[in-house]
Amino acid sequence: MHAVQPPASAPVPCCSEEEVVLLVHGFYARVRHDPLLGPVFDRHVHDWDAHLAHLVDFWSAMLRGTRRFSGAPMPRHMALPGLNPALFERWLQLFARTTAESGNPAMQAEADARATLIARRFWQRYQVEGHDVLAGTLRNPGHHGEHP
Ligand code: HEM
Repeated sequence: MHAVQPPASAPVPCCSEEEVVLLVHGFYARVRHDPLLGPVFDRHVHDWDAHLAHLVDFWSAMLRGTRRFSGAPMPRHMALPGLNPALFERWLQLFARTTAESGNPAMQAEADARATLIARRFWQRYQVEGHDVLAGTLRNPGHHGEHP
């Protein structure tokens, strides 16, 4: 008997599931200790084990094409108060630092590209219908400096 082989056309994922787990856990360990991002997550994430498992599913879908993730990232982020360009920049910086340490250049490139694209979409939409717009408290929309 031969083991069942995936179809020849199946794309080869850039990374293993173990690498996704390491990426997600490493990244959120940084996030939790970060003076800018840490407090935001402290306020909104109450079950870190569940959050990490959820985000492993998300990145596994992004990078490996798995189908376990079910969630609503856009509305979740639109509902967060106080998002601004500095937070997104820091998020991307810590993410890039973590992917750079993965030792897997293909995963690094794919993950960084996805993250940058998604962050841009989140911020663009946030300026139109994010929590702070609806609350009338968004300051300096579109500003990309240190003090949004
Ligand atoms: C300023 C930058 C960001 C901050 C402060 C932030 C913060 C958060 C917080 C607090 C949650 C939990 C929300 C909740 O459970 O109600 C969350 C969930 C999540 N975040 Fe972010 N995030 C940021 C950027 C990003 C980016 C760039 C991505 C993807 C590339 C991302 C992916 C996700 C996903 C997939 C979830 C789970 C959504 C769901 O439950 O469906 N986040 N984020």
